[in-house]
Amino acid sequence: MRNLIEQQMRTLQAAQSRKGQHPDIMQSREMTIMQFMFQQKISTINPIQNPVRTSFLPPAYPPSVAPLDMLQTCMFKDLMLETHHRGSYIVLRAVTPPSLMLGAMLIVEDEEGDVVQLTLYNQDVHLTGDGRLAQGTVMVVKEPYLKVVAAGNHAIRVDHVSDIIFVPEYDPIVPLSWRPKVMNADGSANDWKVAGNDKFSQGKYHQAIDCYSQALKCSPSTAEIVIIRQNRALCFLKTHQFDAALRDLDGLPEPQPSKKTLFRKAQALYHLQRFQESCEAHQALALACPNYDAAKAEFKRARERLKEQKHGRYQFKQMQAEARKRSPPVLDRATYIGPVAVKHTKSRGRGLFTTRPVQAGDLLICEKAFAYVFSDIANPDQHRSILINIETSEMTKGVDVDLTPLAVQKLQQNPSMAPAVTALHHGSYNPVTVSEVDGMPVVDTFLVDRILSNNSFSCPRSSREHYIHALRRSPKVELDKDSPSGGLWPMASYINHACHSNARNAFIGDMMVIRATEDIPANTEITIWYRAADYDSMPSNMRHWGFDCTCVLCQDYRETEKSATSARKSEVADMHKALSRQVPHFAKAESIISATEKTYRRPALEVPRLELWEMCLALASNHAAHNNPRKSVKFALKTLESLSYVVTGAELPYVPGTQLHVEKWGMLQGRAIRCWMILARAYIKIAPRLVSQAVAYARLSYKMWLGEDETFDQTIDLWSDRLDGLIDSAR
Ligand SMILES: C[S@@+](CC[C@H](N)C(=O)[O-])C[C@H]1O[C@@H](n2cnc3c(N)ncnc32)[C@H](O)[C@@H]1O
Repeated sequence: MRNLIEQQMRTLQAAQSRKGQHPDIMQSREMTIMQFMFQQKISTINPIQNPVRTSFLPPAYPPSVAPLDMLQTCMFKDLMLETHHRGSYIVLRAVTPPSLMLGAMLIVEDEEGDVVQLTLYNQDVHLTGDGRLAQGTVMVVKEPYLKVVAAGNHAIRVDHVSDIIFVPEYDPIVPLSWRPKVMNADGSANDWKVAGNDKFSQGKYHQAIDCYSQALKCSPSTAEIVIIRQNRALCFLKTHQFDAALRDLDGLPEPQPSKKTLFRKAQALYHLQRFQESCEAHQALALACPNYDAAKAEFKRARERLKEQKHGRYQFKQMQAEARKRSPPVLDRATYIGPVAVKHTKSRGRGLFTTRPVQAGDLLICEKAFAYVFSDIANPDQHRSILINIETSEMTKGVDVDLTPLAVQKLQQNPSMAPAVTALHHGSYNPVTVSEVDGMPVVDTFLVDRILSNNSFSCPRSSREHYIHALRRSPKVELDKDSPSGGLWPMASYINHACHSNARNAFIGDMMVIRATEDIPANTEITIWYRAADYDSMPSNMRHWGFDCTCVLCQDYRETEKSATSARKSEVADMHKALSRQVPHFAKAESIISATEKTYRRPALEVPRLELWEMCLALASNHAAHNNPRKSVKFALKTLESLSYVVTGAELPYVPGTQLHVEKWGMLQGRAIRCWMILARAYIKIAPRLVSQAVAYARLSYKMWLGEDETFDQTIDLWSDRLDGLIDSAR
């Protein structure tokens, strides 16, 4: 990676030395086109198996915010290398079909016939399939950037999707010589509507939108306006431009909103997650057209979303099943924001705070990802892309590379969603303040990239699946770690990090479920882990996020003598040796635990003991496996104590009438579920009345760790052959 960055830095410096020069034109127009077509042909005849695609993000530059009529037209011969031509635009026509790599690459010409390579980043993957970008397409690049590329060549590079406008052949900006000889640009509104319908039936929705827009400019009658806008709204729904669909449907000149208007409006509102209004539109539709069956199912769906959004009522079992079956595991569910609010913290910017007291296990947030990319473990070669940000020296790998284009497109399609995303933490990046120009949204790719770098989460297909694989030590887990899925969850992005946190975020497909992992008073900051605390690398390295963690755990590791932490590490190794013999050396293991305990400076109640809890759990498991329930209870309880839990009523001998109770919750770990199950199984013979209480705590820990407990009974069973209670057939 360092080599790649250094090499690219040298290329960049060499390129910078040519800044302001006109490019050397080494070959003829024909040769440039032929060479490009030849390479395209070679790659289709002889494709490289699973190519690793490496790309570099140039130093950040702002998107164009100038209205087109404030810009001057220019030609290729006016362009200079390594220069953003502010104040200019260039009209280009594709002379080759595009080739899709990490961006869309093609050869274009200007009005004078000069050719140049054009590379478009962050564009919709359907751009070439739906006919928007093909040989012959005319486009306007605002404030073009001519960049030196590999081997000293040059290309016009467009990083911001709002810097390029694809124009239909009849647009006045298209040079006369490029317009088709026979053109019905002066057709009637009806002609354009028919042309739009034709494009619609071919699935060319963007081109249909252009036709309908042209129809609206041709003095249509009131009745025609209604039909054209309804049709255009349908195209906007198909292209996921829900804001635009709503705009078309709102205030149509109809005496009463028609069936089509209401239905399409309800759909647009649904996809904008405005479920209350979607239900209202459905309600009006149900009154007007009680027998409209297609709408009934949609209305039911909208009501279910509303219930989730308002009350946090989800069918988690069904969600888990869907996440397991679907690829990508994108779930049709609403976001619930529970008893939390964004507030300013003293020293960590904004944070999320409780608005009322909550209990361990309570649902705080269940959020649908704004953008989500899925890494399919069954197909690990699917994404072998690497994106290197030269400015920040950060590398993005695998499917994460697709997250920026996805988020950028979504913002461009639905600008009403932008404020929730652009308000997220973006460090020192200085974005443009203009959000719309010429009626089109302005999307700053580099801002989105910064936001994702600071706020995106990596995730498994589901935390439950990950947990089950981890218990079985499936190699799949490793694969998952190498190239995880990822996404952006805007509300969760306000949560600050603490190694010893009071909440946990679990995943079910593209839904993030955040629950309290302890009882939290009102008006208290919620924290989660960005990275799990690992005693091998404490204090946690949070350099990527630009802060040093100051939680009690990290503070304690900073203040602990190096000799004490290295002693603990060697005790961990000794413990492993003592327990991995055919007959475990129990006495030795106990003496290691006593020795390790002495290396801690502060009580476990104040600072969890990372090395110790693992040792205690290992010993509890070994005692359970060797049929020593009393000892396994002793060390299971010591595991919890090492994690800062205060548990009462669990000690032996059992005193009739006592209840097992967690007085204070400690640092939640996935293996706490195993610990509670070891306790439950040990109690079967020696304190049967405590069994169900220990299972209840296993269930609650499961709920906090995996986001729900509806699948507990199909995953964990007291009578399983395994110590951790995992049911063999659980998947
Ligand atoms: C995902 S954002 C969290 C929300 C952020 N505080 C805000 O104002 O939008 C991550 C950023 O929050 C800050 N942050 C998170 N946890 C922190 C902590 N424990 N200490 C200091 N800063 C923290 C860092 O600046 C980090 O890059």
